[in-house]
Amino acid sequence: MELGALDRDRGNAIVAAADEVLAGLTGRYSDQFPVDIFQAGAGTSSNMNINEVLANRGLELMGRSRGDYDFLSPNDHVNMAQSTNDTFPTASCIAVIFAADRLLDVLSSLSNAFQEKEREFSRVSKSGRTHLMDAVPVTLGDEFGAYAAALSRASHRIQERRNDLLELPLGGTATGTGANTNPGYRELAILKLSELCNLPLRKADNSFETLQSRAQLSAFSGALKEVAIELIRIANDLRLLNAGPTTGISEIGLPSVQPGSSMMPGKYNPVMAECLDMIGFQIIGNDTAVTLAAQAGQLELNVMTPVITSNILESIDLLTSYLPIFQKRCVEGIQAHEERCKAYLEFNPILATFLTPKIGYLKAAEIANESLDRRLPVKDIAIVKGILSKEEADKLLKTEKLLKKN
Ligand SMILES: O=C(O)C[C@H](O)C(=O)O
Repeated sequence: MELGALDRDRGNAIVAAADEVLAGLTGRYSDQFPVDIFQAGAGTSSNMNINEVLANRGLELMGRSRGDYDFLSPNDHVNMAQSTNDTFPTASCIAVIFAADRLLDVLSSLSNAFQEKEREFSRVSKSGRTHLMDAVPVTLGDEFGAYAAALSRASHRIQERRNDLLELPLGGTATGTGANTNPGYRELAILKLSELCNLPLRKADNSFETLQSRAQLSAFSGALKEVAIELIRIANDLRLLNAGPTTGISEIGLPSVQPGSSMMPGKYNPVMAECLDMIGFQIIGNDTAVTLAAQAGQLELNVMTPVITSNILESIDLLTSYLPIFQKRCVEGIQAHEERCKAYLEFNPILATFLTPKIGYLKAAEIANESLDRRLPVKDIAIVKGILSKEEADKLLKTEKLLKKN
């Protein structure tokens, strides 16, 4: 309208219809969009679906009958200066940006919850484990602080990939040339969209590339996969540390949220972490579909955008709906089993590592082996064998030394 390509009567009717449809998407207009995600490539079916709904409602608003397309056409008027090929990926990028912003809030809150646990458990010393075998000590707080840091790093990647989506193909029409647009259309359309969305959107540096390639969306999906990998890893650590109560590591207790077994009474399983694992697997699966779809671009266009967008939005939805529950019903209620941590640490043969500066690796290894065989602490063996005086052993094995951080 502003560029004089569309008369104001028709233009205003389309705008009014669009506002109505937007407001009634989950109500009055919810049955007007029957097209499935698995549809024609590019999203042409969805694009024509909205074009037809807007044309028909616009016609009604102008006192005309539905279907009077000679007067207001879904293709000539509603889709004026547009192609599915530039509008659909534009809409996809914006949908993902808004969803990403909700996800970033949720991730930051979960990371803070782990940080809170880092503070709470900062004085709980315990055996480290590498290769799942006893190793030099850490604090339980160190472990939880690392989970917070991992989530914060993964969120940072989401933020970066989200910002890449601000560059839009809009105005490129079918192949990137901008065929059938008036001069100035691309800039103006992106400006209007920026104002409506309150986002610093910008036109593509190379509009051919943004039609051919879905690299930005697949990179975003990759960042979601990174979040999923970290969440799965953390969930599995929590399951391992909670394992027991009598035959596992049991250094922490996860809150009991439901009877774990239909058959075995009194059994509580790490159900919240198990659920998080399954969500993580689904996200990795979604990313695999996105990867396949992204590599399927051919010549001027990647036509696989519907499945790319729907998979990314599903992954974000899974995370934004579940992570707050996981935070509240699992992370915030985690208890440290301090006595268990202490007991494991006291008999950890690998504490002999701290004697090596004084007695060397081989002698320390003998002490470690003997500690294991005789089920006595390393310190006691070193003293009994006369290798170290009590004072020397106390000095080498004092807590601050064991937990030294650079
Ligand atoms: O629907 C369109 O605007 C274009 C379609 O995706 C095509 O390139 O054939």
